[in-house]
Amino acid sequence: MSSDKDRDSASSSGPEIATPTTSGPPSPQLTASQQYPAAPPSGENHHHILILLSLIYPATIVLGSLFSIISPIGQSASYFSRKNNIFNVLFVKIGWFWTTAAFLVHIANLRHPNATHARSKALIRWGLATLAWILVTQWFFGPPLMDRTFTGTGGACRPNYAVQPSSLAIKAERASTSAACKGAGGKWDGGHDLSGHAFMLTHASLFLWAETLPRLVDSMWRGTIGPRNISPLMAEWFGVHWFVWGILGLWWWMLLMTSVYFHTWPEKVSGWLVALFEWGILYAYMIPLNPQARQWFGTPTV
Ligand SMILES: CCCCCCCC/C=C\CCCCCCCC(=O)SCCNC(=O)CCNC(=O)[C@H](O)C(C)(C)COP(=O)(O)O
Ligand SMILES: Nc1ncnc2c1ncn2[C@@H]1O[C@H](COP(=O)(O)O)[C@@H](OP(=O)(O)O)[C@H]1O
Repeated sequence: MSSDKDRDSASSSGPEIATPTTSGPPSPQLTASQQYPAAPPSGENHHHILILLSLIYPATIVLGSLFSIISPIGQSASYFSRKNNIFNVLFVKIGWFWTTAAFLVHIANLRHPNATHARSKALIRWGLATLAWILVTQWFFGPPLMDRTFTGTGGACRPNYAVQPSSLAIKAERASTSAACKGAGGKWDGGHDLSGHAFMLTHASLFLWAETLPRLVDSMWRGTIGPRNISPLMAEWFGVHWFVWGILGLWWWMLLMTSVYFHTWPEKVSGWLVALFEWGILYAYMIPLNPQARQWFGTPTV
């Protein structure tokens, strides 16, 4: 485990907190953030909090799946069991767009002393997360990894000759992606159909947690340990955090709904496992443990 002094300058220089030399009430000349001496949680603590937060997602998949097995409510239809529910269509189906938008709002509001440098490193980390999302769900030198997994495990697009015109049935038979299969009216059938929703919702949530946690912890620390100066705290929440929290909350709920209503156990678990890959390498391993990686990719900051 690295110490804070290892971290690059962009990452370790959070807002500076004055250490008092005397006891008694804080000096009135100091600003609110300077009056309270205890150091804000360090990067190392962020790392531990992040690992704990990441457990929300397997727990959600286990809970939702158990619920669908044992509860009659889990098996009955609800608004959220419909693929065309508004949250699925308007949000999850373009989930990387919303995740990117929340992330951009966050980095636009960075108050790091060298915000331009911190932003450019954050954009590199976003690029890596985007690349992982593209490779798994959109394109991997042809069909994306999730479709290659499906066909590699015996799945195929099955045409329905009884109801499809033969031109479309031939198109379906040749389809190598789930999107092409769906477009040709075929049935994507027989293989391991890794849950794109379990992947995308977990991947996007872990990315947002990793990027925004230092700012979030910093805001909470100021709000609870510092003076109860409600209006700057409110400005911080409504200016910066609301979008990220809204998206994180919605992604969690939609993952729960995917776990209750869609896919088999192994398909949800594989979606979650694949989502850990890029996040685990970058945020759980390289950034906390490798100073060279911190030079290249920076560290999420306030
Ligand atoms: C070292 C630096 C490396 C840099 C690498 C850069 C790589 C970036 C390259 C290009 C970036 C272009 C992409 C920009 C996107 C930014 C804005 C957007 O995100 S627009 C895309 C919106 N689309 C989505 O969000 C689609 C999300 N949905 C899905 O992925 C799927 O519907 C699903 C997986 C959730 C479900 O699949 P389904 O088949 O069951 O429907
Ligand atoms: N939480 C959710 N709400 C609505 N539909 C969901 C859902 N989770 C998964 N689905 C739907 O279940 C199918 C399989 O999802 P995935 O493989 O991405 O996990 C997809 O159907 P469509 O592809 O017909 O839209 C997807 O829209």
